[in-house]
Amino acid sequence: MTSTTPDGERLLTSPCLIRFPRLLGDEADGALARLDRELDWQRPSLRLFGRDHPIPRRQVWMGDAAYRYSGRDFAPTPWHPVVRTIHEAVVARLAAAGVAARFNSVLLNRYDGGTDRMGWHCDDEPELGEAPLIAAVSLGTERPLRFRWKDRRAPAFNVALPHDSLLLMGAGTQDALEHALLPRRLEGLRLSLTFRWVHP
Ligand SMILES: O=C(O)CCC(=O)C(=O)O
Ligand SMILES: [Fe+2]
Repeated sequence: MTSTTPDGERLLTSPCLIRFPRLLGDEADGALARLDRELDWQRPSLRLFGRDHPIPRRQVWMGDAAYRYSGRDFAPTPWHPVVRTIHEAVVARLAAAGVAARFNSVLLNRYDGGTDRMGWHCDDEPELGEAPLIAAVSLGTERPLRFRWKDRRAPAFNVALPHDSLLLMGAGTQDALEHALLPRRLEGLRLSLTFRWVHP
């Protein structure tokens, strides 16, 4: 078994979507278990039309910069050592593929079975800057991330996100496409870590 595939699998070229397998290798199972156990997973509520709706998943904001999401500010949790290790692996794998990227923040999402989900959105908040790069690491149960073109130029498509994979959403992805983790008839825990650069 090869532990590194520097170039990854190019799923789209414009904008660029690249999936890399086996990011952490033998450390992936332990990382999943530790993050699940050691983080203080939150289920904040979003206010919509005057009513509070708990989000259909749990999350933790981590890193150096506070983050505004759906009109609310989240104070970051300090870096967890496992997340530092994953961050280093992401930057190294991207560098090996010729992608220079830096990240100072990560949103960790916890999906406890197939009813936990994330609705259609793009990560285009102003503090992410022009054409942000977002690196999404998946741990646990494989689920598809669904993409659709904002201008409907082509059909929507799924990207399977297996355990220990990394998906790079390159420059322009958030402009052209929305993505969602739709509910599915499946069981099992999935964590995702979406690394970003948040301008202070
Ligand atoms: O869980 C995923 O893979 C997607 C998460 C996501 O879209 C986000 O954190 O913005
Ligand atoms: Fe997203």
